[in-house]
Amino acid sequence: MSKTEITIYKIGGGIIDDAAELSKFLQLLAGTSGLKLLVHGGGKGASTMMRELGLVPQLINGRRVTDAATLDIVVMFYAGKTNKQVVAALQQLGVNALGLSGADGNVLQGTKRPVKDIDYGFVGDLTSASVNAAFLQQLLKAGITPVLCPIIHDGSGHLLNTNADTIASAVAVALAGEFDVTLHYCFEKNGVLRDINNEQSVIAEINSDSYAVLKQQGVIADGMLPKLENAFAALNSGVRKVIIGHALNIGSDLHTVLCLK
Ligand SMILES: Nc1ncnc2c1ncn2[C@@H]1O[C@H](COP(=O)(O)OP(=O)(O)O)[C@@H](O)[C@H]1O
Ligand SMILES: CC(=O)N[C@@H](CCC(=O)OP(=O)(O)O)C(=O)O
Repeated sequence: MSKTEITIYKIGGGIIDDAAELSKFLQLLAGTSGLKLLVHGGGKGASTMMRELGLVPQLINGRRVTDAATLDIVVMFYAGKTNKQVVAALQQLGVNALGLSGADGNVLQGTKRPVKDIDYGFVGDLTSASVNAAFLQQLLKAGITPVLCPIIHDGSGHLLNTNADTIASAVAVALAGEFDVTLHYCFEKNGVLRDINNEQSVIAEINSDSYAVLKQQGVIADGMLPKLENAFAALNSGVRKVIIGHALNIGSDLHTVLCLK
């Protein structure tokens, strides 16, 4: 028997931060058929809020150094304001969404990143084994669309900040046993671009060999590096398809598709 299809969408700060774009994306999402799950970030907005509160955001390799004051802010911003606004907008659109941090329903339990060269503070690492797939399946089967924010817990009463791309990849892998999973990274560009200043230069397909070449050429940089690492990790662990494209192009063919070979 073939597996039921599910699409896991991930939206980042570039879209979350723009009320008009976010509203258009959520309308498109509400119009898609089949099972879906949404993971959101919001890193850009969290940095803005930190600056407003007199704190200096620090990101290393795309990961936020999260001290105690920063953790308070990101919990309020991701698990509070952002998550609840997205859920309210989906409810208005007729989607029965349920907003969750990793602590809710023990959906995502990870471990604090060990201090090596860099001390990231209250940042959590997780794998697909950290995901409570059985609970997510129950929600999905009950017709609920889970909306996950990038805050997880460690099982000992502590909250941890985790990159939203990593959460999307881990959730996609965890659900791949039960479902036929497509992982769709949505952001503010048309896909992985050959020329970052040219939205028409979308690379239609990237495999692990061409990825290595593009990386070496410097075509892929910054936040796109961890995104592609997470994407290939998902493909290597049973996720059927990974798409990277503009949040307002879901359902169209303008995007980058990743494949193993
Ligand atoms: N070749 C590329 N094509 C598209 N974006 C790229 C590329 N190389 C680097 N980037 C950068 O990666 C960013 C996306 O990563 P990130 O900021 O982490 O997104 P998000 O917040 O949506 O997860 C883009 O905004 C862009 O600046
Ligand atoms: C540890 C860590 O880096 N967490 C991220 C979580 C938000 C995120 O990933 O947001 P985008 O998807 O919008 O980038 C952060 O605080 O920036």
